Amino acid sequence: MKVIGLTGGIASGKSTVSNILREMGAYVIDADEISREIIKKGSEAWKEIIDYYGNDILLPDGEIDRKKLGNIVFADKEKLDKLNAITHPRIIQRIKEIIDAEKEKGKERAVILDAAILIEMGLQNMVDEVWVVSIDKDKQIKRLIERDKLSYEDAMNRIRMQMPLSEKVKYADYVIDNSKDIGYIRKQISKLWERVIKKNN
Ligand SMILES: CC(C)(COP(=O)(O)OP(=O)(O)OC[C@H]1O[C@@H](n2cnc3c(N)ncnc32)[C@H](O)[C@@H]1O)[C@@H](O)C(=O)NCCC(=O)NCCS
Ligand SMILES: Nc1ncnc2c1ncn2[C@@H]1O[C@H](COP(=O)(O)OP(=O)(O)OP(=O)(O)O)[C@@H](O)[C@H]1O
Repeated sequence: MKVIGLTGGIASGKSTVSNILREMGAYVIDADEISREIIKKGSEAWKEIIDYYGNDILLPDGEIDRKKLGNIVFADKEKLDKLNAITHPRIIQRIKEIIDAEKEKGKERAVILDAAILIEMGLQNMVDEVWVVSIDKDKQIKRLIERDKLSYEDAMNRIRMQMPLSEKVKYADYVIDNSKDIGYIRKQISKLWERVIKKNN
């Protein structure tokens, strides 16, 4: 079973690519979804986050207010580093468990690991191939502002907290260009997926 790391900057189109790959039959691990799971109310990470950021970070139901926490950490590198220190070891552990379980089942031809900060987290060592979704800065900003209803400044803060695309592509086995329409991206993914399937048969 091949493990493919799918990465790229925020709002570059990784979820769009993952959804197309799912349609084509891929099994996708979504690192954002795992990061949501591991900070659920009552978890160890939840406790550590409250210890550091205070009770103000909670919603009335006791869950972490992710929007509020995002606004804090994406504006302050030190605070983001602290959140990373709390969450990353747990996210990595959970990803390892899922990959091992899939390998044991031996059912999947390939597993896609969708993670915006795959390289920053050192996860490139856990995958067989790295696919990077590429997008020019102006389109990335526009799509991020539209999708998350952010100000220009907040969007830029989020982008600045990630490794630049020019660095990420150095780790890439394949670069997927998402600067055109969905049909264009679909064509590129079809080719990559066919190659994965053929190699595994
Ligand atoms: C800051 C948090 C609370 C914001 O939550 P929110 O629901 O608003 O956003 P979501 O989790 O869907 O992330 C959206 C995007 O932000 C970017 N992002 C998230 N965490 C980080 C980070 N630590 N560093 C840089 N970019 C990040 C990614 O591009 C991600 O796809 C949340 O992102 C979080 O807990 N981050 C720390 C864990 C982490 O690193 N997750 C990313 C794994 S790839
Ligand atoms: N080729 C495209 N043309 C137009 N819009 C697109 C295209 N690809 C993606 N989008 C839109 O851009 C936004 C960002 O895409 P997406 O959510 O897939 O990014 P992402 O990389 O998964 O983001 P994140 O890092 O936050 O998880 C979404 O609103 C999506 O619908």
